[in-house]
Amino acid sequence: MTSDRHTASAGADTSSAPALEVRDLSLRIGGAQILEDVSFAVPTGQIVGVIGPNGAGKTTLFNLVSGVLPPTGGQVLLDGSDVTRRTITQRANAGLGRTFQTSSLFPALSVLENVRLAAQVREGGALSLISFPRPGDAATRHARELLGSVGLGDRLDRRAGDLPHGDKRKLEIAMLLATDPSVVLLDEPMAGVASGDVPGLTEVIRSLHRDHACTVLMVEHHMEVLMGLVERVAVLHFGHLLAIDTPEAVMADPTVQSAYLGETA
Ligand SMILES: Nc1ncnc2c1ncn2[C@@H]1O[C@H](COP(=O)(O)OP(=O)(O)OP(=O)(O)O)[C@@H](O)[C@H]1O
Repeated sequence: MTSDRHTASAGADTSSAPALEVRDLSLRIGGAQILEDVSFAVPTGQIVGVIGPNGAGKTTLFNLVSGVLPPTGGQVLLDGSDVTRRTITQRANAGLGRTFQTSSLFPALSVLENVRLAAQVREGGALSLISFPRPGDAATRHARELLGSVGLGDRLDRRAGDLPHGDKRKLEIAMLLATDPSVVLLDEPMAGVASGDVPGLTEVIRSLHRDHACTVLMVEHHMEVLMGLVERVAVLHFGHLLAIDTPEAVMADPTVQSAYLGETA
């Protein structure tokens, strides 16, 4: 844990605070209310899903939580500490990690180099390739361990751009883990992944929570995967939080069924 993380929680009563909380989070762009008064908490150690029809505001929610966009109202709290005015980097240093809908890896570099770079940046090093490879150093050893834990231990020298989608997603998760996050936002991790690779990737996501003590908030359209992974599901609809409950309760909620599940049937 870095000094930044200690700083993030300094002055706040963090004893029982959820790992992540949004309060009345809102974004208005011009005349359009993209997100309005969205409030929910993700307790430490839980996996919470976010669903909603296209355009419901899921990516916008992630952009506000991670600091890509400033909200026009409301707050984002990490471990009870208000980070609403913090930059993306400050939030990352406070333990927030994120994957994107589109791939964010370096396609021309090897699998190992990608994770090694992420670990190097986390340690405050320069984003330099000149030092590759350094098989014995701590960052390389850590990168190898992480790649083993996501099932890519036998593909260290493969060019990242040549990996199938499922392995690219595992690589992105290993890169995320190299930054030592406590809260991770996963934006549609199953997008484009072949059906045969879904169970393996699901297990890697489960391990984020089980083996790496991460609290997870994930947007996912693959309902079967989501319902098998998460403890609670938040439903967004036209920028509003329609419901947040257990997967079973959400599936059974008539309002949710007509607003979302009915549309996909
Ligand atoms: N910069 C912007 N300016 C204007 N409208 C925007 C902007 N960004 C997003 N929107 C609108 O806000 C709404 C929410 O978009 P968002 O991408 O958050 O939805 P989403 O739930 O992630 O959708 P999808 O499932 O298709 O990814 C959409 O109607 C979108 O067109």
